[in-house]
Amino acid sequence: MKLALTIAGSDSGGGAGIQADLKTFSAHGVYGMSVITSITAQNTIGVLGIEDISPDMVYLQMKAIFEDLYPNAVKIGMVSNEDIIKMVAKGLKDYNVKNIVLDPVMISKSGSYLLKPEAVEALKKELIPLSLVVTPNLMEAGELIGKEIKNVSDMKEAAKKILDFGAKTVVVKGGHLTGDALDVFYDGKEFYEITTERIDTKNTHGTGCTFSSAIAANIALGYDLVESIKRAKAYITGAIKHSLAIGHGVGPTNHFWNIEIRKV
Ligand SMILES: Nc1ncnc2c1ncn2[C@@H]1O[C@H](COP(=O)(O)OP(=O)(O)O)[C@@H](O)[C@H]1O
Ligand SMILES: Cc1ncc(COP(=O)(O)OP(=O)(O)O)c(N)n1
Repeated sequence: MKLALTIAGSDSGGGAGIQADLKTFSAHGVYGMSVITSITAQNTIGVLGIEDISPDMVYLQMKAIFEDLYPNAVKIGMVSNEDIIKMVAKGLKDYNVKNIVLDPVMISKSGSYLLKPEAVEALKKELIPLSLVVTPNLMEAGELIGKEIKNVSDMKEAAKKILDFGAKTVVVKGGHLTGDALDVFYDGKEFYEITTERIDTKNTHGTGCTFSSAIAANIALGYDLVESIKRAKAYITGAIKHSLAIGHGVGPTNHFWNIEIRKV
């Protein structure tokens, strides 16, 4: 059994955050573990409240995992504030953790801040240099480089700049562009455009979390990075195609679309 860890916030509605990540790991047949950084009271409509976990408790969760259940890959999502970011970086360095997929979560689709704006610099300085791959969406890439991203050429420029912050590779996600669902992958040498059809649905809650944890799951399974990204893209596309019209707002993706469950 391969093991994967998510370091992220809890989404009580189950569509994003820790819950999406653990479902994604399970859908890949990977044993999932979690370090919870923050608890959000959230549903398909919005975020009602956020309570951060203390940095010491974040570290203790990491210690508990790394001293017993060492992960083959790690996904990082919502890290909320500068003190948590510093503690997460310390834990990853203390235990020499590799294969880190960083989704630099900043604002939910419903418009709530999941990262304090003043913590963006800490994210750049502390976590990006530890990452095998960073997966910003258009807005997050724009915040990281201080420029609005409007098209594929801007996405490529952003990927280059984010690599300069110390990431080994970058995927800039184009889910919020029009036209095909095109993501740009940059490994420091070549650009790859990874494209699928755009699926016409409003139910896209948790797409970024699900995509990044699918990359981590595939890395844990032993696929190389490019193959892991391609497989994650196919997985998120299926999860959006079969997304769930539940709740009264933006419904979640279907994490188990590729698993046949029969009623007997
Ligand atoms: N309507 C859609 N149809 C197909 N793929 C999509 C759609 N929306 C997003 N994606 C894909 O889902 C993944 C997550 O992207 P995105 O939604 O931009 O992330 P985030 O949730 O962080 O904003 C990317 O691979 C993106 O291309
Ligand atoms: C607890 C928590 N973490 C992350 C997110 C953002 O997830 P994302 O996949 O980007 O999905 P949307 O919020 O954009 O639908 C979240 N909402 N909650």
